[in-house]
Amino acid sequence: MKKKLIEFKNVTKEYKLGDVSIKALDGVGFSIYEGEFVVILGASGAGKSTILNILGGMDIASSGEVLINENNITQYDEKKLTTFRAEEVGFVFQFYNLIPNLTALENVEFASEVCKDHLDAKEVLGKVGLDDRKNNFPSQLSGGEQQRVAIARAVAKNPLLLLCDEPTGALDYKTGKSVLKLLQDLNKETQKCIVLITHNAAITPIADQVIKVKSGKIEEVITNVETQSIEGIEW
Ligand SMILES: Nc1ncnc2c1ncn2[C@@H]1O[C@H](COP(=O)(O)OP(=O)(O)OP(=O)(O)O)[C@@H](O)[C@H]1O
Repeated sequence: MKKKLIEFKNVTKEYKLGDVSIKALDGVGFSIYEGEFVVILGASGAGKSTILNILGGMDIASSGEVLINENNITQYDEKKLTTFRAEEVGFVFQFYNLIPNLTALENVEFASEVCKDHLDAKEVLGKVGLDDRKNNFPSQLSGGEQQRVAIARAVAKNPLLLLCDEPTGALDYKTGKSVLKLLQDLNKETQKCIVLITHNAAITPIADQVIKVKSGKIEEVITNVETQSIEGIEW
């Protein structure tokens, strides 16, 4: 039996804009297990980023419970939440958010060395295929390479989970596919839980679980008994 790592219980998120309130999430519930590769799928505005931001402690649910290893993070104060974000979560965004005046290696070191169980930055850069580019600045790297640095930066923290918000959104087809392959390989090799947001329904066979979101609600959760390698999928 796989251990439950994450549980959303009846989570709502409401944004108040003057007199108007927007329900970004409306009674969302799902569970994620250790080692899983999870895809969150949905149209624009469905609530995908809101789920990921709450999961990563970047935003707080309006009601409901968010359990990570049985700890309810909705009860955390700002200090505990900051530690949770820093130590337990690796984020990968569509735009890589690297620090321009630091080299690839320095970007990875800067983010990870404050974490207590961090991995060796050089080794992780090697793992993402950038051994020979570690002394380059972000502007000297292609989009795909910059995203590899961002992935290395997240992985080197040795976090509990890796959260990826449209990580291939700014990349061409081939480069995007190689970034997905890297994430899939890292998941298989390290058994680190990955939660990835996408618009692209074609890639769902790579996931252990697919959480479909529609208008702030869970539309469907699909469990794939067998997953496919991204290399065999075309779109
Ligand atoms: N800070 C905010 N203030 C007000 N409304 C917000 C805020 N953040 C998100 N929303 C609203 O909440 C809903 C869900 O947004 P969210 O960003 O989670 O969607 P998404 O599925 O990630 O969309 P996309 O694929 O376009 O990024 C949308 O209607 C959005 O306009």
